[in-house]
Amino acid sequence: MIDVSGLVKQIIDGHSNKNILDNLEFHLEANQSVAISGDSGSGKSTLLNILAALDYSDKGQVKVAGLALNIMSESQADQFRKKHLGIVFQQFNLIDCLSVWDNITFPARLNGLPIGSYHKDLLEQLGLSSHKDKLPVNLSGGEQQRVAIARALSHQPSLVLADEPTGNLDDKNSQAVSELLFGLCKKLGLTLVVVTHSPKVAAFADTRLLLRQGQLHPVADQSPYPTPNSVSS
Ligand SMILES: Nc1ncnc2c1ncn2[C@@H]1O[C@H](COP(=O)(O)OP(=O)(O)OP(=O)(O)O)[C@@H](O)[C@H]1O
Repeated sequence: MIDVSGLVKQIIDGHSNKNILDNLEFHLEANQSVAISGDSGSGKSTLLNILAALDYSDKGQVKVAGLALNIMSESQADQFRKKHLGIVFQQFNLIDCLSVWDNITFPARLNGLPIGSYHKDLLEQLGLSSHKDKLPVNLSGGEQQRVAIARALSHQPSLVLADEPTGNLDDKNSQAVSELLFGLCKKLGLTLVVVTHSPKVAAFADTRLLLRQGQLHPVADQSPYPTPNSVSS
């Protein structure tokens, strides 16, 4: 599903260029989930933006669902995002003037897909049925993030990307939202990449990786999840 090899992304650091992603390799099979952690500024959001075709690599190959993102035009990138991607943001990013139902069904409508039992099931599984006609402003943070998850799954995308999806939630809501996000993606056969600082959230993933010095490093499943700064170089 994801095949990234030799990925280099440079940023301007003072008067010189710096490789924030440096010959990064990342391979993920379909229906698998991965949690990526790392120090602040290590490049996690940059990597997610490249996987979302919102940013471009300077070198290397980035393939998602068999499509080479690094050679796409702007309009091909738009089409790729519309059809293949579901994105969950830390700040929820719901459309304020649309009801919960209209927010959730929006990506499916954009793709010309039928609206029906799949979306009603999503509402129910996310515990949102009684909030269907409400505006986002009338929901709690945890409820808004559950709407954002339903919206990300609305068009059955190939890949779901989540950037700190529980960053604005308390512990209880963070656990509930993580369980739903990872559980639903597994059930629906979707591939999931989550950037998180939280070891508790990362524990839901099939694989845990640490981004350090521009590359991804595996975190052994049996070991306690390390804080980013506890990994020696
Ligand atoms: N367009 C850009 N131009 C120059 N520097 C950038 C650009 N985008 C990001 N950076 C820098 O690249 C580095 C990585 O940023 P990024 O947001 O990917 O880190 P992060 O790991 O997601 O951090 P955090 O955990 O704090 O969100 C940072 O030093 C940031 O300032």
